[in-house]
Formats: sequence, C-alpha cells, structure tokens
Amino acid sequence: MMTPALPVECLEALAVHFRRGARVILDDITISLKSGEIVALLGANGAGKSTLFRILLGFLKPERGEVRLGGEPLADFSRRALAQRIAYVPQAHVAPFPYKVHDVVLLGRLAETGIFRAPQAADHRAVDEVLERLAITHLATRPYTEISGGERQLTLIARALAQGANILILDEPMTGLDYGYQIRLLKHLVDLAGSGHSILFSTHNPEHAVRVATRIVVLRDGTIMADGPPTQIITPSLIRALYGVAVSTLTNVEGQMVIVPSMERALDTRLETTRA
Ligand SMILES: Nc1ncnc2c1ncn2[C@@H]1O[C@H](COP(=O)(O)OP(=O)(O)OP(=O)(O)O)[C@@H](O)[C@H]1O
Repeated sequence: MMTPALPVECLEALAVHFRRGARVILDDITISLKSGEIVALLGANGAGKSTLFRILLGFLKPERGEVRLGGEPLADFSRRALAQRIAYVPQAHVAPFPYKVHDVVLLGRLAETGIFRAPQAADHRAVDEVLERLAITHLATRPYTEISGGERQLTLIARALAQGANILILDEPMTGLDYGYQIRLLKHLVDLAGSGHSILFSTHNPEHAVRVATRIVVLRDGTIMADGPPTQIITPSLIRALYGVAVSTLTNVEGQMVIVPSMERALDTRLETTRA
C-alpha cells in the first residue's frame, strides 16, 4: 500500500517582521499554507491581515524574516513565475474602465504568459470555462462597472482562476455580498480546495471561517494569537477577546459548529469594556 503524500508547505512566512515608520505592524509572524488547505485569517480591523497578504504576495518586503514558496525564497521568483503560482483577489476592487467581464477574466489569463501577447482561441476558451465553472457565463458581455458587488467578486475570482495558479489568496471576499452570494462563494472555496487549490482568505465573520476552513489563524496586534483546527480555535473566550461580544458555541444536527451571539450578554460586555 502506498503511503499518502504528506501535505506540502506551499506558501509560508517565517518570522516576518514589518514596520511602518516606528510602528510594528507584523511582529515576527510565522504562518503556513499547505497544499489542499483552506486557511481562514481572522483579526479585528487594523490587525495586519492585508499587510500580511501583501508580504506573502511579494508586494511588500519584510524588514526581517522570509517568505518561501514551495520551499524556495519568494525573492527568487520572477513576477510572472509568481503569477503562475499565486493568484490574489483584492478587497473592494474598483475598475477604472468599463471592460467586459470576459475581458477582465482574460487579463488573468495573460498574467501567466505576458500581457503583451495577443490572446489566442485557447485563452478565450479558458475564460469561457472559468465563467461556466462559477456560473457567471451570462455576465460575459456585461461591462464590469455595471454589475453588482457580488458579480464583481465572482468576476475577480474567475480572473484569479484563469491565471492558472494553485494558490488563491482572497482579502475579505464575502464583504458586501448578500447572504446567497456568501454561501455560494463559500461553496466555491470548498470546491476549489477539492480540485487541488490551496486557499488563504481573510474574513470578519468567524461563522464563515468555521464553515469552510481546515485551519484558522487569528492575528491580533501584529502577532499570531491562535492557529489550529476551527473547533479548537473558535471558543467563546476567543470571540470575546477579539470582538468584545459574548457568544455560545453549539453543534448542529450535521455535527458542525454554530456560533450564537448572546444579545443580553453582548451589552454586558460593552458595559464592562466601557468601565474598564
Ligand atoms: N500605507 C500605509 N501606511 C501607513 N500605515 C498603514 C498603511 N497600510 C496599513 N497601515 C496600518 O497598518 C495596520 C495594519 O493594516 P492592515 O490593512 O494590514 O489591517 P487589516 O487587518 O487588513 O485591517 P482591516 O480588517 O480593517 O482591513 C493598520 O494599523 C493600518 O493603519
């Protein structure tokens, strides 16, 4: 019998330290994303999530520490080589031009091979395939500037998929999406991980993290406060420490964790915080 392959560390930050002026934003952070994982990054506003993403993507250089991709220093990869391996879905993207959705997704395809070559029939086919996969074929000819926030988010995910990268980094992908889009997007993340993608996403909703993540990392004031399996990490005391609200955690009939805020005790917490 063959031994199952061990999970590969595909992307990791090792003791990464980053400052803006005198302010330490990331204080010796070590975090890894292994192949096939869905890692959710939680943290209050300003905790350093987007900064950590920019460092993992090579957009910002850490003052100390290192980022490694497949065991090799990120600095050794060209921009194009990185685009073949890591795709990024930024937060609240605003398009300057009314490109058609098909063309926005095509840009992802060109990131892999160079933006200055003419798209081939195979590129257009690849775009059609990802639009179909995300069930947004009907948007193909619509201007990107005239579609809804949820449709834009799916378009950006399609662009990332068209890039052909195995690692997806998504910065608060559920923000501004209605409930239906949120749930469908969570399902897409699970499907993508099932088809060999490794996913790192940030979220302000611990419910989303619990629902799909294989691991949750909690960032607080530039340090890692917790890192582990969702059911071990998400506890009433962690939620209280992070967001200052009281919750109970329950198990539903499908055996999944559910987080239930206590409105009465949430108010008590606010009073306690005010008194402190
Ligand atoms: N360009 C910048 N110049 C100076 N400080 C910055 C800059 N970008 C971010 N910061 C600061 O770095 C800290 C971390 O910001 P970051 O955007 O990484 O947090 P975040 O966890 O992604 O927050 P949010 O959940 O609000 O998006 C914040 O205190 C922020 O004010």
